[in-house]
Amino acid sequence: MSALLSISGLKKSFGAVVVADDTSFDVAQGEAVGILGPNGAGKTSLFNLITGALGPDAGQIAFAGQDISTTSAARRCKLGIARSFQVPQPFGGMTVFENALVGATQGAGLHGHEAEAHVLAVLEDTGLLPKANIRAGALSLLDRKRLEMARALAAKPKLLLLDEIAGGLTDAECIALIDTIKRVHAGGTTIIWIEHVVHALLAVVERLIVIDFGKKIAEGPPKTIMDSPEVKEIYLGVDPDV
Ligand SMILES: Nc1ncnc2c1ncn2[C@@H]1O[C@H](COP(=O)(O)OP(=O)(O)OP(=O)(O)O)[C@@H](O)[C@H]1O
Repeated sequence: MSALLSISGLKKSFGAVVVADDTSFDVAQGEAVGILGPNGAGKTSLFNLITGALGPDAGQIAFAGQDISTTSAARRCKLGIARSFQVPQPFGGMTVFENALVGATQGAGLHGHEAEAHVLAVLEDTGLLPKANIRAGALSLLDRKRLEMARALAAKPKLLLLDEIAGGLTDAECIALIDTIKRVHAGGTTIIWIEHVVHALLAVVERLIVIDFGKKIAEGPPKTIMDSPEVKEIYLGVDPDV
């Protein structure tokens, strides 16, 4: 499979805080990759760099073979990169339908009936159709998380970035969400998923990347990575010598 996203030598610091330390990795078309790392490791900053909310100090980001390192965030969205936010950020005064319509019109460039039909299909896929006319500000946490995903999917992304979408959910809600993400992935969308709820991540992803202090410290098949003493020590706080 060819790389949809290719990151090479990416560097970013905020003063003394290094959030990307010469980071390089590829994500293949159709792949689902999980990102693990302790709090403050630089995971969300990586998404901000990929989406263009942050500019890198050095390094390149290529998407579908095109260098997008200096491309605006709006343009990257139109090229097919969409994200969910760790803390849901719906347009609270707008309905669920209207929120997703923003993704369809601004991201996918759809209009009129075509945009509306696409939004309805996305709301059905994400389990939000019965709540289409509810004000987004009145949704439960699960539904706000679903709406984050729906708005991103409405933009018809080639690459979907999910930022801790399973956090704070009950077990049953988490299972429902995993199901939705699996369906999105099975539909061909490439996914990069940052998640602390490891069992949810492992139910979906084919590869894991572990980040610590902005540095990629491990990358590989989920089982190999989760069994690695270095990862256990850094991520799970387990001393390999004990
Ligand atoms: N715009 C910014 N200005 C200054 N420091 C920032 C900025 N954005 C992030 N940081 C700092 O960079 C570090 C990495 O933050 P980031 O949110 O990327 O980590 P994370 O791995 O996503 O953490 P978590 O798992 O807690 O969400 C943190 O110390 C954070 O305070």
